[in-house]
Amino acid sequence: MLDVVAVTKLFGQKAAVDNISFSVDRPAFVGIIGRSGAGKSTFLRMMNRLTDATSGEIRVDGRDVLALKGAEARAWQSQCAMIFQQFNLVPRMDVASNVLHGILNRRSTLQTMFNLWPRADILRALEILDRLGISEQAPKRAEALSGGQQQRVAIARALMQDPKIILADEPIASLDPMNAQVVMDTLRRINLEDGRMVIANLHTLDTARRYCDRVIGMRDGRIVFDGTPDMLSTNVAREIYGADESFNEAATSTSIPTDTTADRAYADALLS
Ligand SMILES: Nc1ncnc2c1ncn2[C@@H]1O[C@H](COP(=O)(O)OP(=O)(O)OP(=O)(O)O)[C@@H](O)[C@H]1O
Repeated sequence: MLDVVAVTKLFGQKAAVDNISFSVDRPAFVGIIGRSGAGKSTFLRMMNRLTDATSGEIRVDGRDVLALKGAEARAWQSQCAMIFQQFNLVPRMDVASNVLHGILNRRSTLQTMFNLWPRADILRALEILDRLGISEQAPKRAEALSGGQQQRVAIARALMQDPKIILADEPIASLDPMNAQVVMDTLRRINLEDGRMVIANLHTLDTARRYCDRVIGMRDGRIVFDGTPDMLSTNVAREIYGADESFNEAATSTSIPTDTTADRAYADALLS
């Protein structure tokens, strides 16, 4: 399904991503962990064609997506939707329009200028918002929502593209633990129910252990761990994060408090 073959990205003399290879043979939930500067974002950006690779291939169902040009590269970008730490919504625009912007590249400039969308697209956007438990937010400006709700809008926008793969670059790094859980539960649900592969850069070990089928550890641009979450011992984590004996897992953890808010109920409903 996905074959990453000897992919390298140089910035000047420095290899941000250094000859990495791995394969994923099913629509798994893959977590990439590693300390700041390990090359995680650069890898996702190459996969989504936001950054060109220096060398290597990323084959999806046998086709090297790094070699695609022009319209084909743009078509690929819509098949591997990306979500970001800072949500990247249009703050003053309503939630439904933000979701519809997932298919902006399929619209003419005139249609976009006048915010004209076919009824079927509007209904689909509302259906997706409903699925993610935020349909009542549809008319509100994106900036009026909590961080967790905004990230769910960003996921809805990604789903509007009907992507094969969702790339998530530190999707919960700006969220409090409860919202982080709701967002991770949402991504996991989409992965399991829709069979869409998710590749997420994660900054906390406990999140990687809890949600991923497979964890890839990067350090200085290289893969230093590739395995299942149960193989992620403290010693392995120490190797990935490059920490000494004083390495403390708590420094890379998010604790999830128990409470009874609507978001918590939503998270429980998702997993039941
Ligand atoms: N546009 C750029 N120009 C020069 N160097 C860059 C550029 N983008 C990234 N780098 C460098 O490449 C290396 C990998 O950065 P990258 O952002 O991929 O790491 P990361 O693991 O995602 O870290 P973080 O979690 O902090 O985002 C870093 O040393 C970074 O400084």
